[in-house]
Amino acid sequence: MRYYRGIESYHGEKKTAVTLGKFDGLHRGHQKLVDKIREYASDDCESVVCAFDMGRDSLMTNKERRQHLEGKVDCLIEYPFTREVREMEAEEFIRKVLAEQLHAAHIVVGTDFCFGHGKRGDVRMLAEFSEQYGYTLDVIEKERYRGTVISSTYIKDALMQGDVELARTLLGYPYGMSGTVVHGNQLGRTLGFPTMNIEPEKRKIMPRYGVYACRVKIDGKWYGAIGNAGIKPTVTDEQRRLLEVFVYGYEGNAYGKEITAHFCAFERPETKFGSVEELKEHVTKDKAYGEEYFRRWSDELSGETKEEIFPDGNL
Ligand SMILES: Cc1cc2nc3c(=O)[nH]c(=O)nc-3n(C[C@H](O)[C@H](O)[C@H](O)COP(=O)(O)O)c2cc1C
Ligand SMILES: Nc1ncnc2c1ncn2[C@@H]1O[C@H](COP(=O)(O)OP(=O)(O)OP(=O)(O)O)[C@@H](O)[C@H]1O
Repeated sequence: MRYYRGIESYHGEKKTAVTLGKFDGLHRGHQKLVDKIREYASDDCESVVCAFDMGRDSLMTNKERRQHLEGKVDCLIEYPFTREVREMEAEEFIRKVLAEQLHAAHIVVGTDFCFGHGKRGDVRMLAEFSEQYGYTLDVIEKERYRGTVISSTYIKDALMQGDVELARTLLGYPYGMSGTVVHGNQLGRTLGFPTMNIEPEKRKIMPRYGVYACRVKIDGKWYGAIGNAGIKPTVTDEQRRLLEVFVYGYEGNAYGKEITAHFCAFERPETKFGSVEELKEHVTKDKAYGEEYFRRWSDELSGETKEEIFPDGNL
């Protein structure tokens, strides 16, 4: 996959099948659009995802979006949503960006896609200009879950409630974060629960602050873990957001390693305890909750699903 930052840097010769939007999370609705442009891809037509970067807090870092699309589409263009883009007239966007810059032969969007100054551009306008500029238009019906339209906003709301299971269903993959293991205050070890700490990117959304059963990938291997997402108010006044995980069955030193954590289930909200002793008591219960969670999960799964979720047969 080729990657471009800014539409001006895209210099393709071929025709394209393009889909446009914010694509935050690349949820199950977005995936329908991506599947459609892939159907159009051929030797003389490349599939292009054009993702507006709104500069806001998001479900997905730009790096994660690249990783998700790698091997699936020919090009990803990250399009910073500057004042110039916001104020461009919709007709000009169709001519300059879609026709002249991208040589769009196929345009794929959802029913509510809108663009251009004052959001005047919509699917009706795209349809009106299709003959003039020689592209086909696919308007994809909104994917729903139990009657509700799937959207990035819906997923953010689920995460704010700690409902990582719903987020997983809407996304079609588990919500998680990656990062390099950094040092905390080195207190965990003395408290009897050494943790790996990762700091999310500034704009990356953390789920509701609290304790979660997690799966963690270290050196290519998956482990079960119990983790706290938040600011650990019991021991510090800093507002530094961290995900701290206690990983079952991991003995090595992970400092400096790049790890990935997936949130599996919410146990309880993060709490400011009156003492470190009280915190310790709760973490002991949390550890037991996590162990039980993975034991149950592992027992319930079988065959291929188990292989997929626990590739190394490891909790
Ligand atoms: C399972 C688990 C649950 C936690 N729950 C809380 C909590 O509710 N409140 C809190 O202030 N810190 C919580 N923490 C964070 C601990 O305060 C932190 O891990 C400990 O102080 C060690 O921090 P350090 O790595 O900076 O030394 C939790 C940590 C874990 C692993
Ligand atoms: N549930 C869905 N099913 C099919 N297409 C969708 C769905 N949600 C969004 N789309 C389409 O995907 C493209 C990108 O959508 P975009 O990310 O801008 O919206 P969104 O997911 O609804 O997010 P937000 O909640 O921030 O508005 C647009 O063309 C949009 O119409």
